[in-house]
Amino acid sequence: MALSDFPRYRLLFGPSPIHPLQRLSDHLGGARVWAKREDCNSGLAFGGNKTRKLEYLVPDVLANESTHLVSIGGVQSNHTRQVAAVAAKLGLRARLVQESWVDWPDAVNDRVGNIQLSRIMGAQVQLTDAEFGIGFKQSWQNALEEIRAEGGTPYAIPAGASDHPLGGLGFANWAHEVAEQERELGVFFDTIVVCSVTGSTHAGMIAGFAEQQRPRRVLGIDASAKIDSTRGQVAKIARDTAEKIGLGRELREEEITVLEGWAGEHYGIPVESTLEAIRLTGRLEGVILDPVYEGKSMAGLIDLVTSGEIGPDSNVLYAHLGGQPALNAYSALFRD
Ligand SMILES: Cc1ncc(COP(=O)(O)O)c(CNC2(C(=O)O)CC2)c1O
Repeated sequence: MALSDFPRYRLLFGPSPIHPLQRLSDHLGGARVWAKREDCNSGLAFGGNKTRKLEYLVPDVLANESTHLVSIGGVQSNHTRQVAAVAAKLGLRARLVQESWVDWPDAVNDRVGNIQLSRIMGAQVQLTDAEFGIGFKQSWQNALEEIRAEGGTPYAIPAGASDHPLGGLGFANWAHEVAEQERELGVFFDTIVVCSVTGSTHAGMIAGFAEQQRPRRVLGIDASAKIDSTRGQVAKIARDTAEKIGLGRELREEEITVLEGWAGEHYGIPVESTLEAIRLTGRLEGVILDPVYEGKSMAGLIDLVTSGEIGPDSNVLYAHLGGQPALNAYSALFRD
């Protein structure tokens, strides 16, 4: 099968915009930096990377005559908020397991940000004490079983919609969308920079770009602070997705690159480089990044461009995947 053989339920406005970050590029004094804006990709509750992934899960949801979308994340999960929005759009129930993944006073504040939005959209939000982890969680399994026991038909969406057979397709399509936009813009992005946690955003890009003639680097910046787990997940999903879309060859090791150094000690806890990247991008471009994900991937981009690892002649495309609603739970960090 090819990617085009998989049904896609449209949740986006269209291709997400690509634009140059001129002032940031000038400030860094090296590569030309551009952004592709998944934070502006949909009218559903601020959109984001998961909305793009869910386009390929929804046909399966409908085919199963599901009554509930059931997913899991931290208290300030962007993913579960997007699941709530898609459930509302489809007229389905949303059951969201929100675990205490972040030991941060405000980040378990369940009255602001993503979890507030999920409640506004009618999701059933279940606060659960449990540590961060991108693997299987019993709390999520319990929620599925409870809904079945009540006579419902739950549709199981794992954390980040990543460890799901269709989880990589959304960003395989993103890679094809980039190629189309490059032709319109008359530019080639030799390097892509993307935040990686549960892995299927980065993995889908790897598989999608691998189908294209011109090679490019797709650099994942780890924000999980569990790099081995994220690297393993990216590699697994990239290979599964490549096979699913009929790549016809094995992915090479060098095509799967997840870099560490900007996640800090703990998922969800910003470090100084995160805050510096958020302020710099905000003050030079008016582009808002979050402290859990995009602030960390932009910190990585800044260092890679400044060090010359991404060369001065490069055109680098920064994948902005959303996440801004969580800022409300980190307000103490931005008093000045
Ligand atoms: C804004 C933003 N940027 C990057 C990522 C990382 O994407 P992947 O999980 O596909 O690697 C998330 C994920 N967020 C998760 C969530 O629960 O919100 C899945 C972890 C994200 O929300």
